[in-house]
Amino acid sequence: AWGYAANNGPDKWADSFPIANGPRQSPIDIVPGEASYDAELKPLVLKYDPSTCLEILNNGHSFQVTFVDDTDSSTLKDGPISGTYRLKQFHFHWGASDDKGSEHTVAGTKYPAELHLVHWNTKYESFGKAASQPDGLAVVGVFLKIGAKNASLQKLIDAFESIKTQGRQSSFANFNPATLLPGCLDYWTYDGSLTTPPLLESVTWIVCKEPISVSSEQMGKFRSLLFSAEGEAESCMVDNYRPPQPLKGRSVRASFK
Ligand SMILES: NS(=O)(=O)c1ccc(B(O)O)cc1
Ligand SMILES: [Zn+2]
Repeated sequence: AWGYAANNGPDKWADSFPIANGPRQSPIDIVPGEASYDAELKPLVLKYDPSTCLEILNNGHSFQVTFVDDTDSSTLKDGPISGTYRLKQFHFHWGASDDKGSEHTVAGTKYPAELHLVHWNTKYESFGKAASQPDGLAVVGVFLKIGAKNASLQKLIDAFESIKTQGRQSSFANFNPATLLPGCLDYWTYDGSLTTPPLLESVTWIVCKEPISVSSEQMGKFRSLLFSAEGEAESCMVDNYRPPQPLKGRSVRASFK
């Protein structure tokens, strides 16, 4: 199965998922000077209902917080998209050290981690159906930068001992993902893909310019999670990021000057 090790990592994914070499793969290196300001881009409208928060789980690739998505209670609207997209889950990617970990990079700069808030277009009947459509998904990416301890992230970290190994999940209620958003919602946007297999080219990427803070100690707790299952040789969950992919002629638009 795919992973992030030398034998099953990003350089090997094309063997089973040939779309890995497709025309709209993610992540990318965002070069601010080459992004074009688009005055028609609207501000993001994110409306999250903490009561739709369901559970936190270790899926063997990252940790993920999943939401009840059978109504429009947690949604993304406007920004570069049309219609209503429902929040399905959020998760993170991070490095073995503070000098790497994000998937998107900014003029070559890597951040220590990146948050992905995954939404699906309600013009389709489910996440699964939407994930195979070119306008099916919208993922909001937020960079994490080393600085002050983040109280909102700490709530996630406090649940880690119950999801240390692959396959473990625990109930997780009343978490408001809006507390993970930066104060300024300026963003870059481009057409891309899932950054893990199946690498489907169905994502409108919305990457926030402003990072949120995380302390180095908190990053250390991220690195205490395991890729491995209970009873297996322990393998620290680190470096679960795909490197930037070729732009292949795509344009990156900016919502800000
Ligand atoms: N890393 S990502 O946000 O592009 C992403 C989101 C969802 C899935 B998935 O549901 O398989 C895979 C990758
Ligand atoms: Zn992701």
